[in-house]
Amino acid sequence: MPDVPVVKVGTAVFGSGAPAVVAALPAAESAARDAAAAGASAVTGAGGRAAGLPVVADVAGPDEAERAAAHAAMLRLTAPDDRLVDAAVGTGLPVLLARGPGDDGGWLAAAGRLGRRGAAGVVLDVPAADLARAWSVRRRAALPVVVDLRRPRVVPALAAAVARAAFAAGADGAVVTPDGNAGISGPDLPDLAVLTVLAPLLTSGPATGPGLAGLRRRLDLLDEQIVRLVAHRRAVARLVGAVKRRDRLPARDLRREVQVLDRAAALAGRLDADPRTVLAIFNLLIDDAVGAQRAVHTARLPEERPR
Ligand SMILES: O=C(O)C(=O)C[C@]1(C(=O)O)C=C[C@@H](O)C=C1
Repeated sequence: MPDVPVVKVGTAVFGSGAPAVVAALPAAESAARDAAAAGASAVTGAGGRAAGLPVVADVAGPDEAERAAAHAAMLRLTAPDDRLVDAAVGTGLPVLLARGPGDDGGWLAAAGRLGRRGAAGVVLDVPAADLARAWSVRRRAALPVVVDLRRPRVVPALAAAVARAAFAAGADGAVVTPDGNAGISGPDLPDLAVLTVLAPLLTSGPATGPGLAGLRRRLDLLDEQIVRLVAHRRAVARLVGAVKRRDRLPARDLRREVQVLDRAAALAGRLDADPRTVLAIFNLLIDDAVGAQRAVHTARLPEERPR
């Protein structure tokens, strides 16, 4: 089993090497907040808007597309006809395109139509039943793919395995249904996958997106995740420090630091982050790790404490 970050949603654990998780949620704002804290990149249901998260709206007809455009950041369409394709493109919103009852041909043709008519972005929504084909669909359409664990509904006990399989099969993300009763608890949060595939599409939404307060709430949620990740990194650095102490190695390893910084800068380039900002942050993180390790180096082990 590869060592991948884990996202816990409800009772299900998602080993997610993939960059995007869309949580499909009821309208409740608190559920949307939990999903946001767990790293969901978007939610379905109006609660997402109140929680400052982008909303993916299920849309069945042209009128609905127009109405949804007032609050949604992305539309989810199933087997759209030409009129719905035009209406969706007219909203200026990106589209999550689900496969209808027909074969792949109609589905991919609709994706092509959306692209040609100028959709802001198209992501294919593959049913969990078809996850083994995620990669071939992705290659054929040259579009990002998310696997929908609601079609058919994957029971929570199997969701982790199915999500891992989806990502191993080449999916870029998953649509998940959290258990309505189980919240997403604090200790799970540091293990988030970073969410990016949908993010650029979602931020290119219409002028009618959330206002200043909503966007600040989104920033608050991101800031909370950042602080949790900083704490988590420090905790892992302490473990590294304990291993080094056991093996009598110095706290600093300059070659490794160069690798860490190079990797962060390369990732920043790929994700449209500013490499200078990312490098400044990572230099601080490495200093923080060294400080945490030195504390481990100088701390006495419990059995060494005077009785
Ligand atoms: O990888 C290690 O050896 C670490 O101690 C972690 C870390 C880091 O923060 O990434 C910190 C200090 C070392 O100089 C190199 C890297």
